[in-house]
Amino acid sequence: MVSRVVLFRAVIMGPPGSGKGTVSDRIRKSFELKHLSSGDTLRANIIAKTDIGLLLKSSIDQGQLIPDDIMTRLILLELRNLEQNSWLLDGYPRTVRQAEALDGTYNIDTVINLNVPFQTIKDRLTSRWLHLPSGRVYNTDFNPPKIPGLDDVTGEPLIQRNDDTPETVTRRLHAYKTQTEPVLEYYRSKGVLETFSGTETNKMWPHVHTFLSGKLGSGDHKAAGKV
Ligand SMILES: Nc1nc2c(ncn2[C@@H]2O[C@H](COP(=O)(O)OP(=O)(O)O)[C@@H](O)[C@H]2O)c(=O)[nH]1
Ligand SMILES: Nc1ncnc2c1ncn2[C@@H]1O[C@H](COP(=O)(O)OP(=O)(O)O)[C@@H](O)[C@H]1O
Repeated sequence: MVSRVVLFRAVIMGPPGSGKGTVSDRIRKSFELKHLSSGDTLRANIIAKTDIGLLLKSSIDQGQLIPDDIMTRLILLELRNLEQNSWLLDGYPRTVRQAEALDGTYNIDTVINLNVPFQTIKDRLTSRWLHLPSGRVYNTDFNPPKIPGLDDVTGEPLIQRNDDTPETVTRRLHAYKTQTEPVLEYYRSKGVLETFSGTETNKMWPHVHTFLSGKLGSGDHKAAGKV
């Protein structure tokens, strides 16, 4: 029998600080798929001082969304490097126009929505620490680094994001409500939205895991299933 590899295309959504990066990392480790984070991609451009990074830094620091056309070009370019892989997209799309642009090129199988109350999020983000080169994320309460201020893997310094101040978080949550929540409705109407509600990642994660195991098969999970 001839078998054909089916690539799995998933999106993870949720307000800033809902645990998208944390859950994505667990998904990446449990299932065979690539993780692409729009925020990590933008921050890599800022560190590398690319034209786009220099242009966008102040908008990001102020908690404003990047214009759709710039963001779409950037992400579709990154996704071209992942054509042969199953992937999980984190942080994109954030507007209905972005979702439509993504649909123009890829068929999205599943959208995982982390539904976490805004008050829970605000407390988390002020204690978020980041290893900028890898995107590894820590929290002084939830998952502190082994040595305070240093990345567990490389020993390099951790930073706090300029946009994780209480004032900017409020602006980002407002942008989420007005511009990103309509994307949930967009995917709900397509029948691909799966919502997980809670205030603790460790309690939400088993449900996400079970759901994805059902989609991708259990055992040593392979995102690229065979039909
Ligand atoms: N207190 C607490 N912090 C969490 C939990 N889950 C994730 N975090 C932390 O909350 C912050 C935001 O999580 P992150 O995955 O970066 O969210 P994202 O902005 O949606 O990608 C990080 O500092 C995480 O370590 C949780 O269940 N409880
Ligand atoms: N799809 C996108 N469209 C517009 N702006 C984006 C997008 N993804 C990221 N950004 C910009 O990068 C910032 C940080 O994004 P991200 O790291 O995904 O934040 P968080 O993980 O806290 O939700 C956003 O506040 C926004 O300025």
